Amino acid sequence: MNVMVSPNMSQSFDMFWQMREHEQVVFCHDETAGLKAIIAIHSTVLGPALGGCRMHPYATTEEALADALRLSKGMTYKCLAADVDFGGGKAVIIGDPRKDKSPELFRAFGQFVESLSGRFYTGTDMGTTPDDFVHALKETNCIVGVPEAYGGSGDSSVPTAEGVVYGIRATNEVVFGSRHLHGKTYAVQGLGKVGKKVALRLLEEGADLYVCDLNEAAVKEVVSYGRRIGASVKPVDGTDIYRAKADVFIPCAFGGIINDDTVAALQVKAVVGSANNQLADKRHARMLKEKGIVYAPDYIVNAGGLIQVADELYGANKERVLAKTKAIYDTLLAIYARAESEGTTTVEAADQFCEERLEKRKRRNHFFTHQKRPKWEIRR
Ligand SMILES: NC(=O)C1=CN([C@@H]2O[C@H](COP(=O)(O)OP(=O)(O)OC[C@H]3O[C@@H](n4cnc5c(N)ncnc54)[C@H](O)[C@@H]3O)[C@@H](O)[C@H]2O)C=CC1
Ligand SMILES: O=C(O)CCC(=O)C(=O)O
Repeated sequence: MNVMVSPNMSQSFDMFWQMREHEQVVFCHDETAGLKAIIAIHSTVLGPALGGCRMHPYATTEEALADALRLSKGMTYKCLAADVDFGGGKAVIIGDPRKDKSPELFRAFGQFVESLSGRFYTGTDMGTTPDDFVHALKETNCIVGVPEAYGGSGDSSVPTAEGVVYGIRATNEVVFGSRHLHGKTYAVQGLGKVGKKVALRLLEEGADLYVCDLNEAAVKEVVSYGRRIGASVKPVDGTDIYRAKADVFIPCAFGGIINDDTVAALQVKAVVGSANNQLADKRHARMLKEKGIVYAPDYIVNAGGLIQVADELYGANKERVLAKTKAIYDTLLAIYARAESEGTTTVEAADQFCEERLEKRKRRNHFFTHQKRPKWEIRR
């Protein structure tokens, strides 16, 4: 996940080259609050940028920047695929979510979000929770997914997990000839906000699991739930999850986990999960295809949270969110069919589908500024 060196400036760091595909990158620093964050806005062609905020102890600023750039670009594609009128943005806070959180930190972050005057809306991602953003909400209205008691639409990982389950159903239909979840073994990496919900749901449907997480309490909870309902849940350590003898691998932790080593190790027939940016490189989609493993493009499958928080800005409606999340099933089937008929990878098929949509939209709009009132009701 290194920031690349500009070909024209081989020794120096050229920020404009790093962000050549992006509209705007904001570095946020508040020494008193201990905040170091980066907000990346990839595109506002569709509308104001929308994307969660990740908190992670990045080893270097370059690593944090690379993550913000990649995640925000992914959000543009996710918005296109889910057909919501928002653009791609994402924020990263450099820090350890177990040690470095404070109300002041999130308030300072909220001030920076406010300074963008409606060009960027944000909420949770890996390492952050809806409660964290209650503090940020004191500084800006451009926050989504806070608990309903605070006027938000609540935990967006609920529809994200729901969408992943629809993605698994569509994939099972293509790979195993039936959309059912039961009678199969799934290997779930990451039992956080999304992964745990997916794991528990699969158990309820009659599946068996391999699971792994650095958080032992989360592993214990899923194991004991499995025991209670008579399902098999086998905890495995770190990289053993890639070798698990399962039918489907479900990555729900960090990105870059589909790489040269793991493609060689995987024994599953399909990969379907919530983690953003699962492929270390696009060529890994081709490697999976050549190995006969069906890959569900991450941004198609994990759009449930985005659908909820986009909906919140129109005035949240749970039924509408559920209906739009359910559509992930059909969208994914359409992507599989397109890849099959065009002989491409599923990632190429998904990207082409989104890029065609973007070209059409660009004819009407180039980028969003707050001067132009959007056609929906933003909470102000
Ligand atoms: N929360 C949401 O609604 C959405 C989340 N995503 C993506 O899904 C993934 C998971 O997100 P959340 O569940 O919200 O994050 P989370 O922070 O709640 O959970 C992540 C889990 O992964 C575990 N983990 C970290 N490193 C690990 C490792 N090396 N091996 C095994 N487990 C490890 C953590 O201990 C934690 O339990 C992230 O990539 C996120 O960007 C994508 C769309 C929406
Ligand atoms: O799930 C959310 O709260 C926002 C959407 C997002 O950041 C994502 O899909 O990665």
